[in-house]
Amino acid sequence: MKNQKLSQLRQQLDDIDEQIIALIAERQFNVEQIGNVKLDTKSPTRDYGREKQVINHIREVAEQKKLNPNIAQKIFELIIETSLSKQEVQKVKNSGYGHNKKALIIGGNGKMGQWFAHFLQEQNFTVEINDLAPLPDQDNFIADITRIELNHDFIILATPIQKSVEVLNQLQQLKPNGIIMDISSIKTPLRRPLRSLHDSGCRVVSIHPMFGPDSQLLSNKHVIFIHMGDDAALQSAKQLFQPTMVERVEMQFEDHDRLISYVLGLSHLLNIIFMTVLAESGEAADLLANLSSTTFDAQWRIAANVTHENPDLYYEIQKLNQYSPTIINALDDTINRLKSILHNNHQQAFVHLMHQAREYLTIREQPYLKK
Ligand SMILES: C=C(O[C@@H]1C=C(C(=O)O)C=C[C@H]1O)C(=O)O
Repeated sequence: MKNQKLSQLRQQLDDIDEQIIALIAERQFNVEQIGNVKLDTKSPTRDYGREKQVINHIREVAEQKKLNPNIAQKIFELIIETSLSKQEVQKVKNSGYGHNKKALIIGGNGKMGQWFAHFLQEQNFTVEINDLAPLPDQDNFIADITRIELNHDFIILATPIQKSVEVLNQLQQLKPNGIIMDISSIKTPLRRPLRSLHDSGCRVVSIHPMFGPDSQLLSNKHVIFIHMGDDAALQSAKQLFQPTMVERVEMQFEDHDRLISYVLGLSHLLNIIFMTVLAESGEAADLLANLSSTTFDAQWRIAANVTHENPDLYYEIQKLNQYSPTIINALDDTINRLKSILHNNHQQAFVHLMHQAREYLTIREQPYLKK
């Protein structure tokens, strides 16, 4: 009897879920039409003011219906993210920047290489891929770049950092006309080859996309652009990202690795340390996971993502950055300071560290606090 009641109620729930999905799809259809209006009127994709209205409205409706407004907000933040992805792709496809243009991606079968291939194809570029081996049925694969005419508008290096040095030197001999662009996470090892490529008359720009290959939506993400002596090349590289919502940041070559040693180096290290301490703790992972707290869960999620990244790339990011030792020393000093604070019962000093950190971190704006 009870089971029958349960399955009847669940059937009703399935019906409701179908209606929710149908309504979200209908909402998406509307979002696409709004996307078209934005393209026609050349309006920006993201409208924070409108998002705030949508969220406030949905919170009011949730309260009227006796639903938790925070949960309603979370659901709608995801729905809005889906709208933004849709409109961003619409705009990228509509740009047609790649019409009658060719791009070669060296290391194009790696994860970031594939991301670029897809991104450029959406803009209508004809894309060719060079890598160690082709993917199954890959008809745009170039096995040897010395055997083809290098008549591409863009040549993108999505190779490991050490390999990029080799390829840049090789390109200096081949002297292509198009814009050569590396996407390396560490720039110092590329300083000489990039400079001498520029000095030999090639068009060069260095960029660093600050997102992983799984990124769907570029809102709130950054791409760093580094001037290598060719302003037009830099502008063309920036133009590639013009239809997206990515923040385009210009940076001096000299500043890149120092800043990145914090943004990538420190955050990677902390997660590797967290997971290594756990993995070597002798405690069962499932036991800890079952005891989890909010902070532990959040930290675990980030660390788990880090451990799934390419370990050789992550090694290069530490090893090839000349500022890594500074970061490791700062970590070491901080751990020693904490040790001494605890050993000497300096509660005030501990509280001070936490307050100082809180003050530093509040500077970063939250998306819904933007105007
Ligand atoms: C749909 C729009 O585009 C975006 C998506 C929104 C949404 O899904 O509600 C709201 C504002 C925009 O950032 C819009 O501008 O109305």
